[in-house]
Amino acid sequence: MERRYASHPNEAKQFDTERLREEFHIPTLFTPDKLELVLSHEDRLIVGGANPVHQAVKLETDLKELGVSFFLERRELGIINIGGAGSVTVDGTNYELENKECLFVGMGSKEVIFNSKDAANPAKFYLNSAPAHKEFPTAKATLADAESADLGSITNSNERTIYRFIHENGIQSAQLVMGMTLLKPGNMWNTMPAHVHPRRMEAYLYFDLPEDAVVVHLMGEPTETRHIIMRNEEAVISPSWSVHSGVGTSNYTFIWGMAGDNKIYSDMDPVDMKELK
Ligand SMILES: O=C(O)C(=O)C[C@H](O)C(=O)CO
Ligand SMILES: [Zn+2]
Repeated sequence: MERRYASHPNEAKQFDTERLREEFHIPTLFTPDKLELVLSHEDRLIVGGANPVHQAVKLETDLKELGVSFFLERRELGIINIGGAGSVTVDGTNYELENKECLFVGMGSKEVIFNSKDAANPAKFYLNSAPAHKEFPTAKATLADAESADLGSITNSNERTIYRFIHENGIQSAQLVMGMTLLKPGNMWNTMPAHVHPRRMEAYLYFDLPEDAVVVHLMGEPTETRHIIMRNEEAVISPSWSVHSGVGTSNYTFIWGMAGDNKIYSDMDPVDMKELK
């Protein structure tokens, strides 16, 4: 498992493109028949991907990094499938996950196995795992089950629907909050006006983006923004002091996951448009 350290805004604002990408950008999450994991020391969120094609992929890692005897001994896991149909087996119970469906796996689950239905259109399971102190039941949610909100407008090029899967009023967790935002066709901006939430870090996965398209992702303190160019199926870590907003050269979807002090989705500090630099 790759490790990323936590960062200080005064240090991060000195970073050049290469260093910014080394610290915050996660380029490789879906490698056939392999589990990809990045442990961020920002609230110890693990960002990962499982892409079973010809064989099952198991949730496992170097346990010394986590100091436990199995992966979810002191952790919980959010899974969203962004690929073809697949299934996740949790301690012998099978959960079918279609595209854009979510499964939460509670602390204490010993064995998690990822499978695809069709090797020609394999599942791609995006993973966020946060430390947990309490066990919550494993639960699945479809887009129809999720609490949703329509935000933005076509005139601001940010008309979108936010689906909340794991949150205060949805699937219960110890601290993980997770959901997905679908931009309406012709809309390119997410999360603008921007916000920060010093109580929680956040990670974004951008997907459903054409191969030659990019998202210009903004990060940094509101008066010290930097950009990271994102391509399809790449993730980016946002420390709690950083804005996280982006504009695409094409339409896209993104998954957001958060860990920190509370699970209140609406607990955000909006950034005044006049403050941004
Ligand atoms: O489109 C949006 O706006 C979002 O999806 C925002 C994220 O959910 C977020 O940053 C939550 O804190
Ligand atoms: Zn946010």
